[in-house]
Amino acid sequence: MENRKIVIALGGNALGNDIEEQKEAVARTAEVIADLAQQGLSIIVTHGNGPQVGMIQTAMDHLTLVQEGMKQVPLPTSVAMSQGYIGIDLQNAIKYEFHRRGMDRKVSTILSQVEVSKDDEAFQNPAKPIGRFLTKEEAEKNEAKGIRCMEDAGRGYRIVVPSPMPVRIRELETIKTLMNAGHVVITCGGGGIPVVSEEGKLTGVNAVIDKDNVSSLLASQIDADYLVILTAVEKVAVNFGKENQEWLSELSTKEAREYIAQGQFAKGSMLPKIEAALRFAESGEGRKTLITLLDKAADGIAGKTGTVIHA
Ligand SMILES: Nc1ncnc2c1ncn2[C@@H]1O[C@H](COP(=O)(O)OP(=O)(O)O)[C@@H](O)[C@H]1O
Ligand SMILES: NC(=O)OP(=O)(O)O
Repeated sequence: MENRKIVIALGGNALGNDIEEQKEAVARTAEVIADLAQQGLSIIVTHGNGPQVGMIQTAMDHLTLVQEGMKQVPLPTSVAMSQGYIGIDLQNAIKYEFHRRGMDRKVSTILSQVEVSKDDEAFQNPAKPIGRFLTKEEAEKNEAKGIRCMEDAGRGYRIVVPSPMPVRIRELETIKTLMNAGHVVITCGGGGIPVVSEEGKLTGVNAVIDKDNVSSLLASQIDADYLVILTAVEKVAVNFGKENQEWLSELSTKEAREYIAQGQFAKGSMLPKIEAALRFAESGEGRKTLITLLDKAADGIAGKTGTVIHA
């Protein structure tokens, strides 16, 4: 097997908008992953969970309202549920695609806990959008009940929760062992189950970690060659959505910092991806991030499209 290691971070469009759509979307995602596996790459797959964890939390909140005396389900429990059902759909779809192509490659899903600092300022500033898009009126009703909402990159309003930086991936050794044994490993879903560690005891905390941030940490800790962030745009742009929009094929860390200072990347969408790419590029020599569409992943890795962020 070729020795190149990649971490693939799957965005919302790789998973669809609901449980039914997810089954269809992961079949296409599995084809893309199988194409890359056929090139002999070692692959770790991470994925988002913003819409899904919001849906689970809403369903659970509804249940606690109708069942008297039932305690509210903690957010890290909902993150764990999202890892489970998204992971198993992805795992089964990839396994089936390998089977269809006669490929002998194992696939595993590892539920993963990710340590954060209890002093992270993000706990005072909820900024991670979860759940469905809301109207302004719905957002105002939530705010009146103490549920924080924010405008999400011009696309409507969403509930926001704290999103601290990932510090330590607790299952790192298990992930490495399986990857070295040739498994495609699905892990750190939804950014990982957020926990704090105190005297050896892990306790879930009320947060959703950004999947691009945890993917960057994971990529640097497994010494990956490439972090591949698959999202809804083929390339990163400057002046995005404006008349003078310009698509970028390459972005040095120096240029990325300048563009961040100019406010070129929207908070809560493209900015965390660029910041994650910057941290990965600066964590070791030759580490590159590719940002592109799901369907363009193989072309992007071959240098034909996408935006590559490098030192
Ligand atoms: N400068 C930019 N270049 C390209 N896309 C941008 C830019 N700023 C904001 N975006 C938006 O960021 C989106 C990707 O973020 P998001 O939808 O949060 O990703 P995910 O695929 O992880 O769910 C793109 O679809 C695009 O609408
Ligand atoms: N946890 C996370 O970053 O999810 P999204 O990518 O769906 O926002």
